[in-house]
Amino acid sequence: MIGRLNHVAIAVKDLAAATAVYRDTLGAEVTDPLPQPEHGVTVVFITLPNTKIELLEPMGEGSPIAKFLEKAPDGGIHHVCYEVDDILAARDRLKAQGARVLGDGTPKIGAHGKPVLFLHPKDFCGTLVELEQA
Ligand SMILES: CC[C@H](C(=O)O)C(=O)SCCNC(=O)CCNC(=O)[C@H](O)C(C)(C)COP(=O)(O)OP(=O)(O)OC[C@H]1O[C@@H](n2cnc3c(N)ncnc32)[C@H](O)[C@@H]1OP(=O)(O)O
Ligand SMILES: [Co+2]
Repeated sequence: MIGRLNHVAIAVKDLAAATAVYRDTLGAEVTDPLPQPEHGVTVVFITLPNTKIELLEPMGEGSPIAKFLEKAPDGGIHHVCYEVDDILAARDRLKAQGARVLGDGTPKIGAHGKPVLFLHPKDFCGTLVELEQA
């Protein structure tokens, strides 16, 4: 079912500072900040030869990453995103296996303009999993 690793996401309190670390200290190619109000985050993507890093900063009230950052003020790996060929078929198969799909199960459009879903970390080795339609 899961295919390519699309990105690894790191939640941070200060997006500009984290972007500078990747751009200046690690010499990586970074995007401009991309506000994602429907997801409650602002993101920056770091393009690597074989995948991406997604830096996430909370945006607005009730950001889904706020609590994560309360527990990890320095930031940390927040989720991994795998590509799937058919996100609705993947969702239905996962639900049939008893996995928890977050939200009402309707994919939202993610930062790449593709449908995305999230799976509960408690069902996936303590790791928040994002699925993105390839
Ligand atoms: C623009 C889209 C972009 C893209 O790539 O396209 C994105 O990636 S948007 C990313 C931000 N959006 C989301 O993360 C949406 C899905 N996330 C959620 O719905 C919540 O974050 C949730 C339900 C995973 C966690 O909710 P909350 O932070 O309120 O904490 P809880 O106390 O409810 O957590 C329950 C339980 O899970 C543990 N937990 C929480 N977050 C993570 C995590 N990132 N990785 C691993 N484990 C996590 C938390 O510690 C709790 O465990 P417990 O043992 O009960 O303490
Ligand atoms: Co993501």
